[in-house]
Amino acid sequence: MSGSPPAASWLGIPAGSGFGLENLPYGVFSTGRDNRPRSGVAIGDQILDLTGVTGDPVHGTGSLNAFMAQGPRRWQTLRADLVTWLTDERHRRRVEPHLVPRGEARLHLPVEIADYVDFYSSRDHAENLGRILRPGGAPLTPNWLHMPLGYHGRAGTVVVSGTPVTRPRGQRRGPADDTPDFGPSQRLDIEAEIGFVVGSPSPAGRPVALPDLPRHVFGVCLLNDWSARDLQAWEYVPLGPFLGKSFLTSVSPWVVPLAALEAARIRPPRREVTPLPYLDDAAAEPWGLDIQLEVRLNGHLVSRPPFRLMYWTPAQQLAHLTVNGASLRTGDLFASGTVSGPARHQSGSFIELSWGGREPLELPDGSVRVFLQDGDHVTITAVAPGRHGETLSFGEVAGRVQPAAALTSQTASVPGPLGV
Ligand SMILES: O=C(O)/C=C/C(=O)CC(=O)CC(=O)O
Ligand SMILES: [Ca+2]
Ligand SMILES: [Mg+2]
Repeated sequence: MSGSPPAASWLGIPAGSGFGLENLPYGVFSTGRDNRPRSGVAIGDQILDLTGVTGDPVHGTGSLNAFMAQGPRRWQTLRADLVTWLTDERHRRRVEPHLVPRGEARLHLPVEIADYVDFYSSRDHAENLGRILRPGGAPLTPNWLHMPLGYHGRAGTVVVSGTPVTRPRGQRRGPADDTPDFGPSQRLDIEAEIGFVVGSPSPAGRPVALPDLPRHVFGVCLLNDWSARDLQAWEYVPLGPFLGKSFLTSVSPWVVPLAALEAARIRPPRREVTPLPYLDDAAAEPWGLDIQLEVRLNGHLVSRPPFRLMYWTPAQQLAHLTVNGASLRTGDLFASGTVSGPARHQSGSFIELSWGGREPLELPDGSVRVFLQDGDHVTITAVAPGRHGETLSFGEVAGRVQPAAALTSQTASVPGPLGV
C-alpha cells in the first residue's frame, strides 16, 4: 500500500503535523474577516478555502452535505486535484491566496446531521458494561456475537468540539431507593468513539453490502457520546439509552476522508461465531482500522483506547443498519460505540476507568475522579498510519463540563419527590 514516494508540498508542512498531503480532512470554518461558514481542507497549520480555490458554490453552503451528496467520483477527483494544487509549484500563485491560518479560524459543525445511530461494537467495552451494570449475569447478551447492536440517538444534539457540556438533569434512582428523585446527573461520563459520516444516500429496500462501504461513507471523525450513567441506569430497561445520552454528542471539526485511511486498514479480530452471510467478512476486503485514540482529562492522559480491536467493523455496521431495507441519507452519522481495550488504561469511559465508580482514578496532579466534575475538560485525540510512513491526525473532540442550567419555573415547580 505504498505506491510512488510522495511529492512534497510547496507549502512547507511542519514534520509530524498529522495534517500532511495524505490526510486532507474536510471541515467548515469562518474567520473574523469573513464570517460566512464555508468548507475547507486542513493542510499543515493552514486551511485551504474551497470556495475560493474551486469557485464552486457547493463549498459555500455552510456544511459538507452538498459536496458529500455528489458521490465518490467527485470526492476522488477533488482529492486528486488538491494534491496536484498543493504540490505543483505552477499552481502556487493561484492557490496561496486562499490559505487561512488554522489558528485564525473558527470551526463549525462540519455536517448537517441527518440520522444518528450509535453502535456497541467493542467487545471489551460491552463485557465491562455487562459486568458493571448487570453483575451476576453473562457479560455479553446472547445476540451480541451475532450482530452489531446499536441504538438510535438524537441528531439535533450533535455538536462540534468545544461546545460546552451542560450537566444534564433527570430522574435518578439510588441503589437503596424505591423511587427516583430529580436533579443534576452525579455520574456524568464520556464515551470515546469513532464516527462514520454517510455522503451518498441509498434507496429504501436496497441494503448496502459489505464491499459497498466506500460508495456511501465519505469520512471519519472523533465522537464523544456524553453519557449520564445515573439517568441511563434507571431508564434503559427495556428500551435502551434515552435521555441519559440524548443531551449532547460532540464530534471533531475535521472529517478525515475514508480514502485517507487505506494504510490503516487491517483485519479485524477473529470472530468467535461465524456471522450470518450478510455480515460475514471472512473473504471480504478488511475494514478493521488501526486508529489509536487518547483521552485526556484536564490535560492528563487517562486512557489509550485501541480501535484496531473493535469486533464489528464499519462495513458490518452499515450492512446491518440497512439490511431491513432502511434507506441512507446524506449526513447520516453512525458511531462505532465506545472504544475500549482489554486493559483498564485502554477504557473509553470513566465508568470503566473507575469500575462503576468503585475504584477512583488518580490523576498526576494528586486529584481523584470517578465521574466528571463541573469545570472538567475532556479531550479525545487519535492518530492512524498514513501511506509513506506519514501519521494522520484526526484533530480533537473536546468539551468542558458546566454546572446544570438554572431551572425554568416549569421544571422547578414539579412538586413532591421530584423537586431538587
Ligand atoms: O451495556 C449497556 O447497558 C450500556 C452500554 C452503553 O452505555 C454503551 C453505549 O452507548 C454504546 C457504546 O458506546 O458502546
Ligand atoms: Ca455510546
Ligand atoms: Mg450522546
